[in-house]
Amino acid sequence: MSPQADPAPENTAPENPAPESASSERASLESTTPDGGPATGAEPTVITVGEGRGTGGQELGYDVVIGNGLLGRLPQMIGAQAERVLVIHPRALRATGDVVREDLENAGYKAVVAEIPDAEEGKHIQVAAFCWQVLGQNDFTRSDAVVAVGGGAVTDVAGFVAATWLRGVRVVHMPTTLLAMVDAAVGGKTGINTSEGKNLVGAFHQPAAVLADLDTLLTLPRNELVAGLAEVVKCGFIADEKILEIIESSPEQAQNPHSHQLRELIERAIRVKASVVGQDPKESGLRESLNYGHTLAHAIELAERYQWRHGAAVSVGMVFAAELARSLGRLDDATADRHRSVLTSLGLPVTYRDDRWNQLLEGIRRDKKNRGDQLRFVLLAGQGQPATVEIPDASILFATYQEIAESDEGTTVSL
Ligand SMILES: NC(=O)c1ccc[n+]([C@@H]2O[C@H](COP(=O)([O-])OP(=O)(O)OC[C@H]3O[C@@H](n4cnc5c(N)ncnc54)[C@H](O)[C@@H]3O)[C@@H](O)[C@H]2O)c1
Ligand SMILES: O=C(O)C(=O)C[C@@H](O)[C@H](O)[C@H](O)COP(=O)(O)O
Ligand SMILES: [Zn+2]
Repeated sequence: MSPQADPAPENTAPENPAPESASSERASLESTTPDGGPATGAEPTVITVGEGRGTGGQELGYDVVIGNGLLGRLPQMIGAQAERVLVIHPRALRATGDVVREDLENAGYKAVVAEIPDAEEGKHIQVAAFCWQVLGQNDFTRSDAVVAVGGGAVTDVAGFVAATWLRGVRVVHMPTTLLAMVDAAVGGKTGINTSEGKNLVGAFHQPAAVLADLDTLLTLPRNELVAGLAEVVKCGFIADEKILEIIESSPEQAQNPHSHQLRELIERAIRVKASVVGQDPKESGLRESLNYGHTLAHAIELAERYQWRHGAAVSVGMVFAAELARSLGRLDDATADRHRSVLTSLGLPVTYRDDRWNQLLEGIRRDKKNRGDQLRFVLLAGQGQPATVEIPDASILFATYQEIAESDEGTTVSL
């Protein structure tokens, strides 16, 4: 992957997978009901993350707006101080990116587009460098802004670009996957991968606003929607049991982008995330709970060269964490078993191949929660009771791996 050096006339970083058809994607911008008619649509929901004012008097909070047909609201979220806006999107979302650019142009902004490689390919230092080049060549100043249109990979890298350009410019996230809506776009964690691991370089940089247009979920492949549900389930186990109950009462409706159940799940998960990051934006303690399941998950993603969906890896990671907590005598059997049942009901994986332990342990040792040689995991002491726990001896991790290891490779499949 080597992004194109000359950004004009259209800034495209090469080596993307084939784009989606523009027609199917444009359809995602039109509000529809389950039977295809125009959406009457519930009112948008606004969840504010953080509040109060900083020492310079600046507003600290920002809004996450959730609803249908929201793309047109973008200009008002960017603010009048910006003249130029960089829209960063993957090639697969070119049609949506075009609509966003046109809206911004019509609202009087100079809109520049940077098209980046899809998914984890986009979370690369060369992609960030390509975006910095586009910003530089178009004279972006501190009052200008970046807009991310895409899944979590795009919000992560675009957020990182915004955090680092001139040491920080405004970024507005327009998440187009379930996972990005409920998790990646909210809370200001930005980052890119290195050869050694996932998200090893990054910065905390809160967005100015998040626009979660539920219509974009209509074109999302089912496996991507299900992957996003893993982070929703995470919020269920660490904080909001009602999330688990909604899924248990109808795993099918939880996966239906038209259902009121999915909308409720989205709003509940965002409220969990907003509450945690509002209290601990830079992960000095409480925020580590949002990393539940992620220690093993990131190791799996690296071992799989990012061919597993992040949410699928988080699913296995949560089962591993539940088994670890059970073997340490911290977690009751019912809550541990509930992990497998809820995740399986959604078609998420709960096992991993049995021949990768050394590689996984290497990844686990690079986890950001560790302190020196001390391995630390987020574990539950019960439903809704996460805590970060020091692991006394890595041998317990290997023993726990046996609980999720699957010798028949054919049954250990990602989404
Ligand atoms: N910063 C955070 O707090 C945070 C939280 C969770 C996850 N993440 C990161 O997010 C990433 C995963 O995000 P993701 O699951 O959204 O994956 P992704 O960004 O890789 O997107 C998944 C796929 O869906 C496609 N897509 C996106 N929107 C679409 C739409 N509306 N219709 C059709 N296709 C669409 C994309 O092109 C891509 O191929 C990981 O890198 C993970 O580390 C970050
Ligand atoms: O917001 C957080 O904090 C999280 O940990 C949310 C996670 O779902 C997300 O995958 C995050 O990117 C992981 O962060 P990292 O610090 O482990 O890289
Ligand atoms: Zn995650």
